[in-house]
Amino acid sequence: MAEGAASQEEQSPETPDSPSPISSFFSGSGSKQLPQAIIIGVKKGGTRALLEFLRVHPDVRAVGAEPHFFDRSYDKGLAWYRDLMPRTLDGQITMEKTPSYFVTREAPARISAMSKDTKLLVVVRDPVTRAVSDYTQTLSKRPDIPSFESLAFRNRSAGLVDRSWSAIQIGLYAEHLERWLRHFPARQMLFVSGERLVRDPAGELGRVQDFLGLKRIISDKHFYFNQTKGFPCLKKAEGSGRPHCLGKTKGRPHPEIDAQVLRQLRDFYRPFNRKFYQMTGHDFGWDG
Ligand SMILES: Nc1ncnc2c1ncn2[C@@H]1O[C@H](COP(=O)(O)OS(=O)(=O)O)[C@@H](OP(=O)(O)O)[C@H]1O
Repeated sequence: MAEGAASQEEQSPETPDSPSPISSFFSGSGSKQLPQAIIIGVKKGGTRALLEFLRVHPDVRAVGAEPHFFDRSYDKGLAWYRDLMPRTLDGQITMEKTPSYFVTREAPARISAMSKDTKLLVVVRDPVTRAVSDYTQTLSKRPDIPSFESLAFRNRSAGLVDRSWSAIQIGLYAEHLERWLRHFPARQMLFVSGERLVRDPAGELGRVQDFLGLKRIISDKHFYFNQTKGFPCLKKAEGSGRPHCLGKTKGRPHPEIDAQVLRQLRDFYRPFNRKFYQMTGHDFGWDG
């Protein structure tokens, strides 16, 4: 983890955060830049996968840990933030990912104050599955928490969903997006489908490379489907050059949730999802 940066993400030891000797050699030259592109969310959307896949590109340099600058460390100042970044050469893009930015009220104004040209990437995933994934992460750290079913409702028999529970709140994508659009034009935001990132990583990475103005280098050739993991993995990770899957905390089994509860949550999210599809001009297919 970068010194001074606080990550909430459960990092896998396999995550290639330390540069290889060859990339250390190159990182001696160049200079540290503030990021031109940031993966701002969403938590449990597939943000680590997107960053690790993008790092394969020779023109992308990214900080491995989550800096949490625009939500938790803003008072440390931009010089502190820049110092966390890897060195880059001319033409390379500096990136970071901190999924909590998407739901942080102050983040849009703060990022815009750094540079109004910052490109923003958001990996979105079915908000119901995302909520279960979020709950699964909390459960892994605190096995004594109440059931998903009891936390999701203020009054279950009345079908009253608890919007104040963060696992529910984060999935109200249209509401969060409204705040970002007060500070950034829609053309500066790209919404990556978390589902497609699993099904067709090269296809989704094609869109991302175009959006970032990068040559299309990352393609089908870079991925293989690991049957044991049940997810796409990299044939050669940035840094090590060895096959690389994300760690054990990525793609873990979810507890079984009552089917009626899942239906109620689908009903709850439907109007928010519709609005989000309208705002982004893209139907993500969560209500199919
Ligand atoms: N290739 C690959 N390998 C493993 N996992 C993958 C991959 N692509 C996407 N995902 C999905 O990423 C989910 C975790 O999302 P994040 O990395 O955004 O989580 S975090 O907010 O940073 O904790 C994680 O959620 P869970 O399945 O609930 O563990 C995965 O579904």
